[in-house]
Amino acid sequence: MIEATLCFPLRDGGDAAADREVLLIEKRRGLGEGWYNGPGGKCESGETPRECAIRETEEEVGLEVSDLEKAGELRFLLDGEAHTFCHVYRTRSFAGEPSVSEEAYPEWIPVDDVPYDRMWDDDLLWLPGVLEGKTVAGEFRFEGGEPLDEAAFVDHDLEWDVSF
Ligand SMILES: Nc1nc2c([nH]c(=O)n2[C@H]2C[C@H](O)[C@@H](COP(=O)(O)OP(=O)(O)OP(=O)(O)O)O2)c(=O)[nH]1
Repeated sequence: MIEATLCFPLRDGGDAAADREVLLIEKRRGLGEGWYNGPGGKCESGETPRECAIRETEEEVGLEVSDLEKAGELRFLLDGEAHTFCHVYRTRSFAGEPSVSEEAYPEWIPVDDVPYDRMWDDDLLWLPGVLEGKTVAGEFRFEGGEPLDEAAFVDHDLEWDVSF
């Protein structure tokens, strides 16, 4: 099973709470290519998920994130078998300016305008809550064989307010 991470940096975009923004990437290659997501990727051996999220965010968008808050654990099953376990973080602490890399076009996007129609099908179920500050554990079942991003999302279970 693949162990992976996602990181969602947040900032105030204006005066109102409604103006909050999240740093998303448009993924330029690999799994989920062409879709929006948070920075993140697969954990390397010997690396904690938190270290992975920090490294991937630096590699993909050049942002040095810190004080990561664990927001979710997502289990993706493909054809009944465990495929990916993804640790989700959010943070308001970062240094630097996002920059384009070979893997990602970064973009600050108002939390109310997240383009769920250009993301993984399951994201609409858990990402709004994560961006509101909730914690979540989810299982998402896909069918149709590899690669995961071409399989069909069939059903899910979600639990909110989980302690990590
Ligand atoms: N938002 C969201 N992210 C997902 C879902 N499923 C899933 O694997 N991911 C994430 C976990 C990882 O952060 C990312 C896939 O890992 P990756 O970016 O390293 O994959 P890749 O094939 O590009 O690998 P690499 O070439 O960079 O090594 O996609 C999903 O349903 N929603």
